[in-house]
Amino acid sequence: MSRRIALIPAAGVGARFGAECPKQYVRLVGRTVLEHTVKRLAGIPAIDLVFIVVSAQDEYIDTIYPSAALPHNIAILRCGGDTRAQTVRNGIRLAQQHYAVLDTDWLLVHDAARCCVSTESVERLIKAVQHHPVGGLLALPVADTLKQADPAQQVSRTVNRASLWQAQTPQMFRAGMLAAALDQADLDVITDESSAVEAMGLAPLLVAGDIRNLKLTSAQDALLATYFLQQDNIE
Ligand SMILES: Nc1ccn([C@@H]2O[C@H](COP(=O)(O)OP(=O)(O)OP(=O)(O)O)[C@@H](O)[C@H]2O)c(=O)n1
Ligand SMILES: C[C@](O)(CO)[C@H](O)COP(=O)(O)O
Repeated sequence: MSRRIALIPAAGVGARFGAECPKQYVRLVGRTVLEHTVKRLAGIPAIDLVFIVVSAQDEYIDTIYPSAALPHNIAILRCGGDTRAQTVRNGIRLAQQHYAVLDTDWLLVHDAARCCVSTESVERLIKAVQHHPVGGLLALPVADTLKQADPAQQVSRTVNRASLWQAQTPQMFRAGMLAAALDQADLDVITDESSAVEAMGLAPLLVAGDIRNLKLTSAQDALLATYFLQQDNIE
């Protein structure tokens, strides 16, 4: 029976966010961003195991997850890379070597920085993708009119948005397929797992996500994330 395993890349430095620590360790509504993300994924019954991938130099992770107190379904992999894609590739390799992850197991790769992801959206993704031959990802249809800029930051054209979606995470693929796709990809260039799979000529499924699953990129995103986290506490 294939397992469903969340893999959380959490080895970024958060340069655009500009906090004193990497953004996954910023505290919002009583916990760090990473703890919110992990709590949400580890609490979903359909997810068997959660890997957190941090950099080998990470000085924060032990303070929030002391190894002696780690729940049985959470493991920390200290093998982050210089890019998100390298972190994911390194994490999958280590998980295959030390945690008996099989090629047929499903991996749900989810940004540490998307700390408001909902159980419903992850369950929707799993339901839609578990019988799909390729895999898929949460995404949002583009809602605004899109402009392409020229070098002077003037509009060169309006882009037809009819078939455009914004990629979110989790992105769900079989471990073997994703490892093979990442082995062939330029890990300095690709920004998500789907891109690597698409480059093999395959077509991942787009599954509608929701706006609460925003990624903390710049500091102003924390305002909205705080609101969503507080709402979830009330419900
Ligand atoms: N070398 C990297 C870079 C990013 N990430 C993770 O990938 C997710 C999404 O990346 P992004 O928002 O770009 O995070 P940062 O790289 O930290 O941000 P920035 O580009 O502003 O430095 C985050 O959870 C981040 O920790 C990672 O694990 N390893
Ligand atoms: C994977 C991702 O969350 C999809 O939107 C996103 O690409 C990651 O952020 P980055 O800034 O591109 O690394």
